Amino acid sequence: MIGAPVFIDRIGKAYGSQTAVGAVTLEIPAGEFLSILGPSGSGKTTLLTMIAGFESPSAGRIIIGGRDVTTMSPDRRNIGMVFQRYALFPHLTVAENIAFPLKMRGIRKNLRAERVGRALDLVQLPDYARRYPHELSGGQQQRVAVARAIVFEPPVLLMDEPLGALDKKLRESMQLEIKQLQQRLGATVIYVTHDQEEALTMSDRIAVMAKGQLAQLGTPAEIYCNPQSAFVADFIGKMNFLTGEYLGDIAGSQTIRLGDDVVIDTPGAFPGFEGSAKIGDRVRLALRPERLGLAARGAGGKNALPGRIETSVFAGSFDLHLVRTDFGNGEIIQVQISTDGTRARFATGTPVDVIAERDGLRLFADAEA
Ligand SMILES: Nc1ncnc2c1ncn2[C@@H]1O[C@H](COP(=O)(O)OP(=O)(O)OP(=O)(O)O)[C@@H](O)[C@H]1O
Repeated sequence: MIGAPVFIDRIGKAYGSQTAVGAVTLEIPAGEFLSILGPSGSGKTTLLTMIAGFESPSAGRIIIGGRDVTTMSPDRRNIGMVFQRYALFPHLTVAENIAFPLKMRGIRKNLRAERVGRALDLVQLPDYARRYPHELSGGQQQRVAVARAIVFEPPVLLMDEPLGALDKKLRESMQLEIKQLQQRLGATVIYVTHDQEEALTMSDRIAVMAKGQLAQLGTPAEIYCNPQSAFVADFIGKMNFLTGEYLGDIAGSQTIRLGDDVVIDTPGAFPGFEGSAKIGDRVRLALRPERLGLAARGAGGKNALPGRIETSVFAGSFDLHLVRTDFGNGEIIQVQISTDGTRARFATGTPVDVIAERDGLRLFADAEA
């Protein structure tokens, strides 16, 4: 199977006076795995259902494989779909469910059986052909839904929270299966999720949506390491935020004062920040928990944030320390330090320095201060 490129050209959808999706443009190359990620109500499902053809856009065009499909009915778009509301037919067996799209396309019976067999192998359910959906676990039902979506070898696959109903362990193994399947098939996948970890693991690129708009588009690493707004920084991964006064660009570092003796250097240039704050403005400093270190009070070096241990807990592959700052309003900073479980943890109240590695820091001007 060869994927098709998908071009979403200034697509918009309004319900009455409410804008669900506002002029979103996305160019998705053939074979890409693109996730649409965003909080509830950000317009993800509306965008996907317009690509599928179940909703008609109020504005813009959708081009799939060079064809303008904007006004085409869903069945003529040749798209595979795994939607939660597009459940398996309960009265049909697994094999009949998977054969359904082939039947719709007038494919002969013996060829259907062969293709169904292959699809079942791909989703690793070769022995389940004669079962009915209610005789399957939730994860198996999802795999059948995936098999039904890929059996006619569509160049584009749309998935809307396909793993939402599954427990964490099963979801993680299905994520890898779907990803491997997509790589084998070469299909272009557009995958809606509100689970940021899922988007980070599975995607070639992520489109982060907020209030019907594209907040940022990039590879998982770009989105994680260089969020262009406090919204994206907060939404993807864990993030600490501290508010302080912007002191300006001092010797190549954007500098911020968090307390009387607490001045922090951050890297010189950030997309989205430069020129957006004046000296004296209140700005937000974003610190990833895993880019922070801990030292005894006074031993933290240049970019040290003095505080006291509130709690230290073992969290599997890392220790999680909650540190209450000795400056500002006594905010809590989460510090994540990898561990083998043998290290002694800090007692509550221990004065420490949180070490904020300069290159791991990001500044945002949009302090609501
Ligand atoms: N049929 C409709 N009529 C009116 N408003 C709608 C309709 N469908 C969606 N909306 C509104 O459009 C906005 C976007 O909804 P959408 O379902 O696309 O968000 P979402 O990001 O998929 O959210 P979720 O993660 O909760 O599914 C919401 O404010 C929603 O209330």
